[in-house]
Amino acid sequence: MSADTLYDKVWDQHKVADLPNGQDQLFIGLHLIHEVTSPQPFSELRERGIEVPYPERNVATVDHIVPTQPEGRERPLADESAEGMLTALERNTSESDIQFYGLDSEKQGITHVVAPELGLTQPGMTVVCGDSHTATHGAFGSIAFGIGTSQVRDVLASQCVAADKADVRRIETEGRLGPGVHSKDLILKIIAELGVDGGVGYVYEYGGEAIRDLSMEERLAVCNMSIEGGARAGYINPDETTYEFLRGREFAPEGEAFEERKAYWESIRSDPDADYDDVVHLDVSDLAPMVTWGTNPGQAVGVSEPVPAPADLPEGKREAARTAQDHTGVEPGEPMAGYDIDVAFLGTCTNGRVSDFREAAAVLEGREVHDDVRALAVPGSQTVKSKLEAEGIDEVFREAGFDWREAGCSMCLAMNDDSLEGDERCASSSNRNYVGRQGSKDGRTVLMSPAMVAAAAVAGEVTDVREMEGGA
Ligand SMILES: CC(C)[C@H](C(=O)O)[C@@H](O)C(=O)O
Ligand code: SF4
Repeated sequence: MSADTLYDKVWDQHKVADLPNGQDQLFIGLHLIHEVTSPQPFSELRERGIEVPYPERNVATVDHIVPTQPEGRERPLADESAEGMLTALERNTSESDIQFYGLDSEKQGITHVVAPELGLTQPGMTVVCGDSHTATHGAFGSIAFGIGTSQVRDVLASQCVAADKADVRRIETEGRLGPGVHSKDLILKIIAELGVDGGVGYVYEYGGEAIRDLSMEERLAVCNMSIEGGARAGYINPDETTYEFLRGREFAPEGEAFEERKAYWESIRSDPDADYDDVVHLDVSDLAPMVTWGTNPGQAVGVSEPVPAPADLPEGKREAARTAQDHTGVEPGEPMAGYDIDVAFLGTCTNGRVSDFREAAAVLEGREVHDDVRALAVPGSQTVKSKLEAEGIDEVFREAGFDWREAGCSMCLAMNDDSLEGDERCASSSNRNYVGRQGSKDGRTVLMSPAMVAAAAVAGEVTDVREMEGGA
């Protein structure tokens, strides 16, 4: 009887060779490409006269630099460097025969939103992208990880990458999430418990009751933030939720072929007696909505719990906490609930999917964004946007006073015009709260779930969504 994890099985099936330096050469089933990390690798291929051998295993989108106002998307883009990156990607993908969902495509969007919704990401695959949030795709039971620019070049040239196999830590959730508590809260809790470096050297296998209960979209949000916990990748064993999500998607197998694939997908699940390098148990039955108080995603507490005093933290975390609290202006001993916010931002590859907007809309229905708040709703893809529009959800957002935008990374990292100003505090459904992340060096980011962003937008302050109708 074997006792392998999904990670062991999928790794072994994709291993091409043992490399002399001790790494493994892995074949890559799906390489995702965006405009920021691809120009250089394509230039190197061109210089060396190398052609992409498996164009059909490469798919590109434009996401980081795109304007989210419809008029801003006309060509040439006003920002010259953005226009340069987009033009390069157009040329590179067309010369290499690679599918590109550009600004003129109704499927354009954030890489990590587009590939899952088109059924490109499937269980048992190896998925890479020159982007740290590639771990998102592990939600399907694939091995998915971010790679650097030189590896992007290697993958384009050979469809292979040299990689080190990590250890596997099973994160076993116990109990179920309560009403108004979402998968974003769960992953923020995991990172708060294990630390932003806690996952170094590991991939995380998320499991247990609370994970089993999650929809695919909620699972994507969990795996998305694996990297924020220091883990190279994160994954969830595929199950009926995964298969039902895939059925009927554009690139998913059909009919008989689907059933055959499903048998394979079942076979790669971790064995019941799999050997893990580490196991962590986490009871989530009393979990409250989580919010960050600092400048890394692990500096998070339940919305009504007191923010810790640096002196009360373990030695290694004190200095970072002090610096973070200086920046965010948050007082230890007080809860985050009640802090004014200036901006509400809903979107990104963490929480820019259809269900995220539905959850937020349930809170916004019949309510208005607070007068002192500017609120931005940025769907993760144009597909998400059109689905929401078909359901009339855009109207809920517009009527509440949100700006309803076109798809892109937007204020997650402000590589376009969507940016915090001065020391604005932003209730954000994104995944990073580093200093300067949202475009202003003094800007302050409070990470939270989409429902919590909606609640904060209405209240004008950080607030427990469970106390609002529609939030629980
Ligand atoms: C621009 C890109 C390389 C970067 C990443 O790797 O994650 C970005 O997506 C981010 O979230 O900071
Ligand atoms: S939405 Fe944010 S985290 Fe995701 S790929 Fe874009 S910039 Fe990176």
